[in-house]
Amino acid sequence: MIDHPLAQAILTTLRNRDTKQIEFRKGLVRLGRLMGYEIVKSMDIENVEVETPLGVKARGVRIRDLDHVVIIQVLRAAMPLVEGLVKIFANARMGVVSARRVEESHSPGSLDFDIEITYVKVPRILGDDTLIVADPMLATGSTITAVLKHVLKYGSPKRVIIASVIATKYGIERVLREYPFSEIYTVAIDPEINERGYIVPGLGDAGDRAFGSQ
Ligand SMILES: O=P(O)(O)OC[C@H]1O[C@H](OP(=O)(O)OP(=O)(O)O)[C@H](O)[C@@H]1O
Ligand SMILES: O=c1cc[nH]c(=O)[nH]1
Ligand SMILES: [Mg+2]
Repeated sequence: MIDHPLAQAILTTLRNRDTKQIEFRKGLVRLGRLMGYEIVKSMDIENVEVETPLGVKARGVRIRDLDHVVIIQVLRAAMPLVEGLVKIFANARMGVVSARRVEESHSPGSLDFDIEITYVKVPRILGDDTLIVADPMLATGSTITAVLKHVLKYGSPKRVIIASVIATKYGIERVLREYPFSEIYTVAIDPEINERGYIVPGLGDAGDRAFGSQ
């Protein structure tokens, strides 16, 4: 969990029902950038030496994995989050998956949703890639597990990272049961999922709030 005070403060703004669309969208962008910093902290560092314009050697570092990143954005709520992530992973290759929870067929007795995937465009994934699948809400895990099933057909990455803003214990356990090698980054783990599949206390419908469609 990302407990950086700035990430927690931004999340608090996102949770607030009075936060308007533009501020909400900007908050997701800022969280994407912070999440990028956190992910970089987990990457291996190589010590290198460079020569400065003074003709003197200086010790520094290189993060080789920075150049081997594939980011998948799950439409639609991930778009602002990815805008922030690419500020950190500027050389990332990018994929898009359009996924929708089929709310019409959701029965109140079950937590999980059917997921309609209508578009998948993913670059080839190589063995030394870090795959980052961005989706701000990890509620029942129905979306992320359906997305991973499609995306992992494009190759086997070195790491699979899920970048979310709010997750639930139920969703995390489901993802880790189906994809035990995945690593979940999140800013909060909320206690409940209501009968309509919303995270409680949550922040509402991330897609609707970011794109002004409620
Ligand atoms: O873990 P889950 O229970 O699957 O829920 C999470 C998904 O729900 C939302 O998508 P939605 O279908 O509302 O699409 P949207 O992003 O276009 O609003 C959200 O953006 C996630 O993708
Ligand atoms: O609370 C939730 C759950 C899924 N998707 C959202 O946007 N919000
Ligand atoms: Mg939605």
